[in-house]
Amino acid sequence: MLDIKPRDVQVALIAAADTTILRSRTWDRLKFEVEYSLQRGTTANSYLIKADKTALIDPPGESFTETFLHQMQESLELQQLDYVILGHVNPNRMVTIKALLELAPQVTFVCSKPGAIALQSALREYQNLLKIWLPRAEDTLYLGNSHQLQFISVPTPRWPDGLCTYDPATRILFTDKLFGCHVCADEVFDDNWKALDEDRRFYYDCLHASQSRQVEVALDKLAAFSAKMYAPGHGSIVRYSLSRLTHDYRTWSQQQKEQDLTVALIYASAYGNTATLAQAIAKGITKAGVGVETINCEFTDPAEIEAAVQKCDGFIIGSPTLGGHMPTQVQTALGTVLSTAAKTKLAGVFGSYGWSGEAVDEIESKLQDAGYRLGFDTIRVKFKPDDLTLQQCKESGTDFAQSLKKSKKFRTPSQPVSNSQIDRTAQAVGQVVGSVCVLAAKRGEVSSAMLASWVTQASFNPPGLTVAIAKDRAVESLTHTGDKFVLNILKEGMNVRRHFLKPFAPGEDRFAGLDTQDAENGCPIINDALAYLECTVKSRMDCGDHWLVYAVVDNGKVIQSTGMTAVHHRKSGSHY
Ligand SMILES: Cc1cc2nc3c(=O)[nH]c(=O)nc-3n(C[C@H](O)[C@H](O)[C@H](O)COP(=O)(O)O)c2cc1C
Repeated sequence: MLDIKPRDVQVALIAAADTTILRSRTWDRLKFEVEYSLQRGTTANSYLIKADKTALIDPPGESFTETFLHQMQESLELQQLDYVILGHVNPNRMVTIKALLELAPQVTFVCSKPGAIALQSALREYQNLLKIWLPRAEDTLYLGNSHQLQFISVPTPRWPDGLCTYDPATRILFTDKLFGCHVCADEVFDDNWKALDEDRRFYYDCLHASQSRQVEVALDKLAAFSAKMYAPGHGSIVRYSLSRLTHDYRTWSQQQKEQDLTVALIYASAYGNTATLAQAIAKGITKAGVGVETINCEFTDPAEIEAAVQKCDGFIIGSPTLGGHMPTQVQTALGTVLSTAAKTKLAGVFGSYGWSGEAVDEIESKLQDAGYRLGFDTIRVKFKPDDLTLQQCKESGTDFAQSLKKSKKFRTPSQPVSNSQIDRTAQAVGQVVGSVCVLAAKRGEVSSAMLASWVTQASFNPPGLTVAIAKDRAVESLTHTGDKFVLNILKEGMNVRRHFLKPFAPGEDRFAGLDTQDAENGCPIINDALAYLECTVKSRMDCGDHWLVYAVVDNGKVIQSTGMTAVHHRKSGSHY
């Protein structure tokens, strides 16, 4: 059993004597959402500004209600709390908000207009108490002592009610879902920001790559403020790497815009479950080098949906089932799709349901009746997904992207040299050989494997090796820094290679039918292999269409004393 520290709320002053962070910390995985899958824990950051008036920014979700309110009461008489500012309103936060209202009925909530609608509908029983203030662009909120708060609306498909807050007194920009990462640690600030690179990129890829157009608009708006710190909703405060991270967000968003193929991912989600599936599917698509335009049809007008559907190369529709049907907005969007999208466009369907799931069936049959081809088997998930379902969603997204690339005969941009020169160069690169291995990885319940021959020893001390892993491989998501894997080195003439050459369905067990045993690190050893190495990932380097993973060998064994290592000889360096 791993010794995991208990959840707590860490409190620290972050500016002058009146701005405090309350970090609701969890050291283990908080939720089954794709952005938490690296399992480094997280912090739900709330902020308290105490001047003549007092404001709390972003109370945490229900996993922390009790500990958080207890901690708040240590810092403040709750009857003195004047404002609760909400960067976004979600169902998960409502338990804490209701408990706060019981203790501090005098508070005024500050949020965006879509946030207010969500708040009013979730707090019907507090209708008589509820005070909400909706700041317009030019409005400020004066708390005293130079804290003249400004508000910036930053709507995105996932958080249509997004609101950032700027405090000129401290030059802190409270950025909620922007510039965060899911890592739990004692450090409040990003002193060691280099070590956060991988997690920040992962967080962006999971949450923002599929809404990069709106993120760019948000970045433009935020650039008008001369912030010296970003105070995000998760992870450490961005103090030392502010310009670097802003630049990274610009670059990553630009990269999304430059993709040759795009998928319109159209969905609605009343309670967040379908949105969670959408996020995992989007991650699977973007990691395969295809862009995603996410459309939350509850907040998008039909003309915009029509334009996106016309422009896209494929579309995917997601819906919950409510009262035996899809929500009206999905119905309208489906009508737009059916009347707009060329029949040659690849389609996909997914959704969360409770017991009957009519919405997903209806969307699927309407698309099929209209003659659309589906890029993956329709995904139906009862209530919340688990980790295996999320993996299946990611792999379905990747399959969808790969089908699109194939059907569009997608080519990498031509190089400024003649075809014969390319052929000669590719032939030469093809003379590089590597051992044929099966890389088998497991994290929690999720395992995967792939055939790997771009493998080489990289260091004596510590004993280390590198493996190049294509970005669209399923196993890629299990080979982040800190992950464990087993490298099974195959023997010449054995059939294991053939087993791994066949295509696998999303989420399919890669080891079914093979003779395996668990290594000490929990990953599968293939008993027919010549030898195996148990490894821990130390770092990974972005190399165009591959990740180059450097791992340290923790231990290993030769299983068969006779036989030769299988070697992969190729005619060309332009494919495996
Ligand atoms: C008011 C209401 C009505 C529902 N009606 C149905 C239904 O008719 N059939 C069904 O399979 N699930 C039904 N459900 C369950 C939802 O489909 C399920 O909670 C799903 O996870 C919601 O997805 P979402 O979080 O994306 O909104 C209903 C849920 C609620 C709250």
